[in-house]
Amino acid sequence: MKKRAPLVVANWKLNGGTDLICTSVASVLNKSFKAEVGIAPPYVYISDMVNFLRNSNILVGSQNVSKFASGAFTGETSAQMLKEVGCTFCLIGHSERRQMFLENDASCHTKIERALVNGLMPILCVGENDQQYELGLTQDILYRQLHQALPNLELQGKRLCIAYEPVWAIGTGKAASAEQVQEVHQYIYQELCAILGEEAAEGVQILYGGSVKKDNAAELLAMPNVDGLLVGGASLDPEHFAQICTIANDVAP
Ligand SMILES: O=C[C@H](O)COP(=O)(O)O
Repeated sequence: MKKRAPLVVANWKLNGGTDLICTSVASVLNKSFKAEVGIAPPYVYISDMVNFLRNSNILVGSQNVSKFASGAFTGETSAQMLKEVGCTFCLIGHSERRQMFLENDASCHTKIERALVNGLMPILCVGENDQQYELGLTQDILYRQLHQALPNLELQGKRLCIAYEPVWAIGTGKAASAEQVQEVHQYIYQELCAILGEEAAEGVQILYGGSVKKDNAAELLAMPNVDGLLVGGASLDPEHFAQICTIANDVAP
């Protein structure tokens, strides 16, 4: 049994459409989960999703947020806009954005500040790539990502999550083992204490992402420092996602 309800977040990435909104919602909507469930569809579907979910506890979020507040930034979407259309959280610094869209730790820091100021819960994604993993650099990479993205934040009364997503586990079917994840999450917690102080660090939920399926969700969630899951591919199958949410629900206090 966990001390607090786990958070399970679906990241649809560049997938899904109007049909998936209806079906994904149908599979989780009528269940009263004690676990928290969130869905991050592509931007264009956020309003529809919020509308579908208006009588439920399911959270809707975005997969990214602009580091700018407003102005001549074609293609960008601000934290204030996301809040206005009903988002409650946003992913920041997902490895796909770091790799393909050149996001860095400094931009993550700015985005986290924007999210917090506008009442969104940031979910900062961190994790090492295959080569870094092979070289035993996991802690060095996480140290840099956390220490550059998280200092000097105003967290009083706000929520912050970290998602540990080893790049080598994303979309590969090769999830990190529960023991590996626990060890890394313990390290992340230690660094959060150093950066934010112990009291604030206690309030930060640490999620795991990377080839999460219904078959490994229970063992991951059984780890003391695993506070939730960030689910990519498996969240596109509504029944599969609902089963993961049910597993999370079973360990909720
Ligand atoms: O945000 C989700 C992660 O990138 C995990 O994706 P995956 O579950 O398809 O491995």
